[in-house]
Amino acid sequence: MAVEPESLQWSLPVPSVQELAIHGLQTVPPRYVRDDTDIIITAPSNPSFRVPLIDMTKLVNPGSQEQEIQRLHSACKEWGLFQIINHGVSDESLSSMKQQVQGFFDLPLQEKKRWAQKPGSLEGYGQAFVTTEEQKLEWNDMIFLRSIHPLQNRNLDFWPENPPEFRKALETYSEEMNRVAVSIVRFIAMGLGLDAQEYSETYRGGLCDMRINCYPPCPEPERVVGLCPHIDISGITLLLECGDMPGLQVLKDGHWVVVEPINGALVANLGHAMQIMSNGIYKAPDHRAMANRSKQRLSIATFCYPNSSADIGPAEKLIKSGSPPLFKTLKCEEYFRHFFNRKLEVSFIDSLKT
Ligand SMILES: O=C(O)CCC(=O)C(=O)O
Ligand SMILES: [Fe+2]
Repeated sequence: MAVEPESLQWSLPVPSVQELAIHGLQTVPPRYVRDDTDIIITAPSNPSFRVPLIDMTKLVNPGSQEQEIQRLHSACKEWGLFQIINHGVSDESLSSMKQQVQGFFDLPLQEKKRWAQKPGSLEGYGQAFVTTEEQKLEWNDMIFLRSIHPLQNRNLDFWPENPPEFRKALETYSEEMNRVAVSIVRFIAMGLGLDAQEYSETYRGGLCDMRINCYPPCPEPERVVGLCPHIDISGITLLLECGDMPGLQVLKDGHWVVVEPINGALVANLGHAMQIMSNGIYKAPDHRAMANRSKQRLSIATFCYPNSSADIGPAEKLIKSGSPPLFKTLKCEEYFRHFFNRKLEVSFIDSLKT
């Protein structure tokens, strides 16, 4: 019998989905078939199911700032997810990152495996959170990298060196993502009536992890999931779509809503750390990714956290103003330990409630 992981920090090795897809399957292997996938999707024609769009230029511009902060505040309260345009990240940096990621997944399997996960580590090329041989699998291959920011804490063993420009593109991109996170947190803090400087500064030297997702074309997309419904544990996640194929869906008022890719935009979603900081005023959304029949989809998710010396807990000002703290306050390190050592079936956020 295979040894099973002791924590969610590492995953059992499973076949590459890209390899399965290359071999021209007509049906998906049983281990990927889901009987329980709720595939009801809401058409975005109803305005209350239109994913909010936030314009960073309007947030910065004094003439439009107040109104755009209100829009951001509502987006965080009602969706926990929005698309952000005019975020200031150069087109060059975005397209270089996309190209390098495409280049990596185009490599032969043996070459990609040079950066494969190792027992005891979630980092690297492979799949996440596979803890038993019976567990159903997702239609997804990925690279997970911890601490792409700050750069001094990274583990280069898992950073692909092929394509040759991959590392350089990732370094630049990670700095840019940290900068965007700092700005968004600043405006989120303003929307919550908190000290904008204080909260955005906690993200400045903040930790960022990254998950690069590859969803190969699937012969029976309605029978699998690309990535199961989940809630991120980040403060804020910034997602870059590498093409125009939709796949991401967010749960809003009981409906799965498709997040249509917008060229040049980033998708921002809140994670548990922000839900906790807002003392439950904001809710981190459930989201998932679905596979499709015709085209491989790649996405790059950057999970941004406050710096490692910051506490993760409800903002004091939000507690003083009358509501009791709904969540415990933990040191960043404890927060991660708690997450990775929990049982997969235990709700992480419930375990942090007071
Ligand atoms: O690929 C996507 O659109 C979703 C990715 C995601 O939610 C994640 O990596 O946490
Ligand atoms: Fe996610």
